[in-house]
Amino acid sequence: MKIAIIGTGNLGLSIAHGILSSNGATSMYLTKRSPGSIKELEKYGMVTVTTDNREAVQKSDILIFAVQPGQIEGILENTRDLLTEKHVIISTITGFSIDRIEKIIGKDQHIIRSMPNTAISVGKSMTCICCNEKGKKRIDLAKAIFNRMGHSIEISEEKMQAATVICASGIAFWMRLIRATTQGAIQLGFDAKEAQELAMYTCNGAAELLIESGSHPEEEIDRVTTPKGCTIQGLNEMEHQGLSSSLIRGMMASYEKISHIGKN
Ligand SMILES: NC(=O)C1=CN([C@@H]2O[C@H](COP(=O)(O)OP(=O)(O)OC[C@H]3O[C@@H](n4cnc5c(N)ncnc54)[C@H](O)[C@@H]3O)[C@@H](O)[C@H]2O)C=CC1
Ligand SMILES: O=C(O)[C@@H]1CCC=N1
Repeated sequence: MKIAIIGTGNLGLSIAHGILSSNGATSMYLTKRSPGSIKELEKYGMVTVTTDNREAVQKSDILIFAVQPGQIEGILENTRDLLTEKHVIISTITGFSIDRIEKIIGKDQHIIRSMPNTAISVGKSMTCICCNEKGKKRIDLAKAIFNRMGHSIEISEEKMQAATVICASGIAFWMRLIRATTQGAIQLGFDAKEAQELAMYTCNGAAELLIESGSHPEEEIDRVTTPKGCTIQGLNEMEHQGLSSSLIRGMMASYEKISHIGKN
């Protein structure tokens, strides 16, 4: 598989690491405006780092666009004459609809819109994808690419903004929860390193429990909360202080903001 990542910034670089560690490509072009910081990736013989998007498009089949929303239009206009039947265009751009992509490069292209997160660098991204009419022929290929680097589901495009909040911004939300748990653990006597270890592995275990068992979070909570015990005491105090409510409100605030990014 010949893959190009157009715009190797935070997300693009995470995708590049995910592809490298899963042996997901035979060749990889990485483009960036100032490529010096990622030039060392050329030590993997199959990686070419360049500023030349046109060369990357010509030499690749799968094109993953990971630039900022304001940059995508110009890049597509500059490369559209090079697009052929072999290309699969995968966009990660927040708020940039398939319709807008089609208006620049035409409907007769395999277009996939995706929303991965930065955990793709360690093969653990939750990625949501959707496609245009022609892209239906390549959606399984896109799923296979993302499933090598985590878990993917196909959704309708109208849910893409919500998926961005839950999955992409979600990494930041969960990080803050892990950090808060770490701070609590330090107050309870652990040093900072141990505290973070306790917090992140417990978080990992909680998610794995649900993934492996298919059970509902409340079922697992019922198994931990001894009547009159310490867990329910802590949990109820957290809820009195608005834990669930503040999370949900934060997600709604993110969604409100992302709707504006989409309009612009
Ligand atoms: N950071 C995240 O967790 C996620 C970001 N996204 C979306 O992915 C996109 C990229 O986000 P980030 O990686 O955070 O942005 P970023 O600003 O870190 O990366 C953008 C990269 O594009 C490069 N670039 C700009 N113009 C270019 C051009 N003409 N040719 C080649 N490269 C060019 C820049 O040099 C930069 O390295 C955005 O649209 C964002 O909404 C989506 C999901 C998650
Ligand atoms: O914060 C943002 O707007 C972008 C989209 C999702 C993750 N980062």
